[in-house]
Amino acid sequence: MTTATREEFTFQTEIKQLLNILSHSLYQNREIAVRELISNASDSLNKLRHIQLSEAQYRDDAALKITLLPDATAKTLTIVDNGVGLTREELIENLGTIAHSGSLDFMKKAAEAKSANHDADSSGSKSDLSLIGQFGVGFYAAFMLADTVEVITRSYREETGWKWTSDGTGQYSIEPVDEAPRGAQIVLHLKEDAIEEFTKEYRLESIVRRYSTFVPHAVYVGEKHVNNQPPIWVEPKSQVTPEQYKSFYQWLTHHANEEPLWHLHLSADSPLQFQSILYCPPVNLELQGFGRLEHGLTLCAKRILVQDDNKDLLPDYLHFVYGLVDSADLPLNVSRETLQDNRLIPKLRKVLTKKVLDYLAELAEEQPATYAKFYEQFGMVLRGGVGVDFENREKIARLLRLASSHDVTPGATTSLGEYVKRMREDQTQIYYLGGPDLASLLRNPHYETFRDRGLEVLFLTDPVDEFALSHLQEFDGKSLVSIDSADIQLPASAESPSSSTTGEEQGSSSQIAPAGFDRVLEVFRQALGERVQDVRKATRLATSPVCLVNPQGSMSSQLQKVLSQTVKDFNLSRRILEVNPQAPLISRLASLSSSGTNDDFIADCGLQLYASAMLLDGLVVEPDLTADRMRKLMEEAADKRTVIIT
Ligand SMILES: Nc1ncnc2c1ncn2[C@@H]1O[C@H](COP(=O)(O)OP(=O)(O)OP(=O)(O)O)[C@@H](O)[C@H]1O
Repeated sequence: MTTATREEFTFQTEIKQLLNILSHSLYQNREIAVRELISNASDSLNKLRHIQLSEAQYRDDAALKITLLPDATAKTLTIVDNGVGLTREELIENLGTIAHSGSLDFMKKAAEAKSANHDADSSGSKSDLSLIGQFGVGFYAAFMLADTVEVITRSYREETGWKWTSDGTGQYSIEPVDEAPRGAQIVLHLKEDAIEEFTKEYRLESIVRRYSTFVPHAVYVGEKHVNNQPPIWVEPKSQVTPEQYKSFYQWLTHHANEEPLWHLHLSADSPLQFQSILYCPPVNLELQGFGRLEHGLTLCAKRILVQDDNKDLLPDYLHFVYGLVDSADLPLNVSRETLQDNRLIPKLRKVLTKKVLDYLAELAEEQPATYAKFYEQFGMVLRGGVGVDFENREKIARLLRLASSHDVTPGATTSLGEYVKRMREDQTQIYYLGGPDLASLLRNPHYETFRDRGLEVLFLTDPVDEFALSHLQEFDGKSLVSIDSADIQLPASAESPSSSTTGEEQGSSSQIAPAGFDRVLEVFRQALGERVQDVRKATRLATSPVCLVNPQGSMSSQLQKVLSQTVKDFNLSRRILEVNPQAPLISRLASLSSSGTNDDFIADCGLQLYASAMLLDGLVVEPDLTADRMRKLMEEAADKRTVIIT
């Protein structure tokens, strides 16, 4: 049945030019040619497996495999498969016609046959036929590496084979060969500048590992089986062992001997088809002084690598997650190096983000110890999400863990959800206070009232938490307020232990001012001038003489402090100095104020109390004047002291 002589053919249409474009400009890396030929071989093996399932006469024991055979002496690289092979007609139709995909045809026919046999499918021949080829151009990438390409092939339906030869410039020939094993051997007669690189086994192994690790058949380079990492993400979760998850993590991250803290195996069919495994590493290297981790997720289409570093599949605040996403729905560009239409990526990102956040919430609930470990390492990164991911703000907020006056044991934390559960019935705000450490926060004058009234305050020692809460503004319908702000409302039920509720101002009812107190406020006001927005009677102090309150809507002291250190010419907001009439120093000043002769001294006290209050917030104002005044006050105090001789 062979045609005795060699025949010459010309490629159809404007092929010469097209071939040139395909083989030289379509792909960015020429190593992609190897990926394309392996993908073709894999498609061919898949087709054979599909045929063998339904047609018993084509079954045999030969293991389906793909082999790369480099030969430096012959200056060739041969890609061998024992798949379906090609008949003479198929060679003309598929390799002689650019942009005709035999694989796409095969898929269509298989799909038609499947729907025709739908009811009567008793053969058990359900194969999950999935082919990579669809554009009908991948093969021509071979000409990026080779001057001449030979395809020696025998179809599974024939006894004898064919040799197809072309130099990629417009013509090809087909001749019969007697000795050809079933399948195809693609012999690349390498170009001068490709010989060295593409005949080195280790180089070929690395190309296979990079692009074709997960093709569903064994790939050998010479004698060596290179792709022994199975694509576990396509398996049902129940069939993947912990050991397999671990080894896939190590393969993906190149972190030998490391175990992930958790993994998440996802599979979805609609509206988006994808499979994915995401991992959290056990430690955050960024905390150990390493730079920012710049890895993305691996993106595959039907197990073939498309991008190994896609940073758009998860938001930045989840950038510590490693993983792989495989979607057959990806609208691939012909070159399979980029996506034709990126609309799918935001959709995938949305689903993946939601899944990760939901998983973290579940982890926090079901495995608090693991969650605590996770939060210690990655909480810092995650918190950043509150400010940027509006849609998931509330979900991220639920994941935050913060110190609180509820339990001041060092290291103890609470969640916003738990705080809300403990709130008084008539409490409408969630209170927090930022400061350098727990000890200073517990001593902060603003906290006094809350402590005395048994109102819980969240203690934020990291400014990132404060940024997060100030962005959040609200949680579970309750507004979040810094207790150094004038926006504070205390619940009516929270009375100071020693107070009655008859006062005209909530919370200040017990603070009956001594005579002369208004004069003290007046002198303070004049002395402080533009430094403050106002000076007024305190509503929330127990023992401290003064505190500085941030006007409604302005930033907390801690945030202002951070910004003043980082932003050039940052303007601190003018605060309100609240003065406690019950504090011994203030009532003494009130009694000294009647004559007017002590105004200078009272003014100095006002300035000094203001400077000290700023200092407590970590802000140094007018250091020269403050130091002078301090010295003067000490001199006066020293003058008044007497020596008591006993
Ligand atoms: N090793 C092979 N064995 C059998 N048939 C093959 C082999 N390589 C290629 N073919 C046939 O040649 C056709 C064209 O291959 P080509 O790589 O150009 O395109 P494709 O794989 O169909 O699509 P894509 O450009 O998307 O990869 C294939 O569809 C297939 O029918």
